[in-house]
Amino acid sequence: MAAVAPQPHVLAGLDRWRDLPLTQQPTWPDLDHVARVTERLATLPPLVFAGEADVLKARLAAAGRGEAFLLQGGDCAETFVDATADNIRNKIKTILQMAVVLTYGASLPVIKMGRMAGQYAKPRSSNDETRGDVTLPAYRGDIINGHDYTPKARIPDPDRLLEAYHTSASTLNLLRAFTTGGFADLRRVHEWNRGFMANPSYARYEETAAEIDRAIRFMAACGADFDALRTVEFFSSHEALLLDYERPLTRIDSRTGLPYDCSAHFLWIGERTRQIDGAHVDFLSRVRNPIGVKLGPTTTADEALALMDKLNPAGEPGRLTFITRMGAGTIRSALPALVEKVSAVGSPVTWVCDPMHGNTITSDSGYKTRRLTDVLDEVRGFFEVHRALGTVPGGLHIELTGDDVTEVLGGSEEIDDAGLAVRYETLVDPRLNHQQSLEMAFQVVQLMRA
Ligand SMILES: O=C[C@H](O)[C@H](O)COP(=O)(O)O
Ligand SMILES: C=C(OP(=O)(O)O)C(=O)O
Repeated sequence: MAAVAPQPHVLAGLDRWRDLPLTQQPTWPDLDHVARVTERLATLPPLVFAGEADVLKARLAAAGRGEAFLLQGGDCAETFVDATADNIRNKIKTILQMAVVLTYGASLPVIKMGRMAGQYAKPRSSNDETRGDVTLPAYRGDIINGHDYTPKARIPDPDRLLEAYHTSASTLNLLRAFTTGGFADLRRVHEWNRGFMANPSYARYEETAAEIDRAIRFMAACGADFDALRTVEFFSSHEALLLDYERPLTRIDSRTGLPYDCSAHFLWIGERTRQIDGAHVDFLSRVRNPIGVKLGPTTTADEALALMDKLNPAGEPGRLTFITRMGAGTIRSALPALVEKVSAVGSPVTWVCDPMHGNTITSDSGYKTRRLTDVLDEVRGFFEVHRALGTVPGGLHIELTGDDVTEVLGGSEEIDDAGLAVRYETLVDPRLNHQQSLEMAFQVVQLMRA
């Protein structure tokens, strides 16, 4: 079949963002260097296929109708050095375990999506970081600069875009191998638990796994064919923050002549870059992937409606996900009006809860952290609001790792302020560790069942 050529105005539109207010970008020291790198990126193969993004769109449409549930999780900020087999495996095992708990507990298909294979750019509250009497540019993610507190490391380096591309490609390669090569086979449900520290959630997971095992053996004895269990769908996602990276990875789909941002299946616009007349909203309005927008506690209904209009004018199901991140203390008062006004328009939106970003605090000892109780309370509030309004709580967006880090307070291991120091490894925001992630999944099942 011959490739469908793009309309000239479609191509021209992809660069319209360059004329619009563009926030949260690095100050590149050498623009020629950036141009050389982006030209090179534009010649490299896409990381995902547009058809996969279409499949995800259909899955997210189902989540918007209450026929599936999105589980989106991964690091706050992926780093190049941590893109190792062990880290990737632990993260995917954690997501698979959570998905099993949710699927089994709530009898609903779970869409599995990593904040993985591209989550390298971070918006920051401040352009600079000061330690003592030294001020340097803030760390903006491995795709831009280094975390080491030296003037050299903090200078934005365009070659990092290429490293981000290659690290995303190798991460995605392993993700695809794990999820299609037999590792994610539901019949290995027990094995995903191996290697993790024994704890109450771990034991509870073993019980669920044993029940699933029994059910599978029963069905197998009845002659059921389990080939479908061998593979799972797994999607990649990241914040589409650095447009110098997203633009060259945007490609024309030969089947339709339409542009897709092929750096990931799903891209989202952050709370700090969702200005209706800004570059990020314009750019993502022009690609055909399913996309998300983070909505913080100050979002007005008018802003949400304008975003719907601009990002999903045709009302395509699954195209637009609103990821609310209000904070546990605010969600019950701020979310209802938003949901009511958005729902009144009738255009489909998938509602997802990010219970992390509205609940960040600084501990007495100075760590940036969150309390698991606040995180869980925001999820509870999210379900309460949607249940009260008759709308659909469509999924969860969380920062997690498969490792036994100590970054979030609480949980059955009762991590306290002093305990944060034991293994605090995140470079930006605190993540749930393996057992806190499982604990959350068990709690969410109760909410989904209710
Ligand atoms: O992950 C989210 C943001 O990048 C982060 O919360 C901003 O953090 P900062 O306030 O430390 O800059
Ligand atoms: C920065 C993030 O979130 P938000 O835009 O909601 O602050 C994030 O999810 O990494």
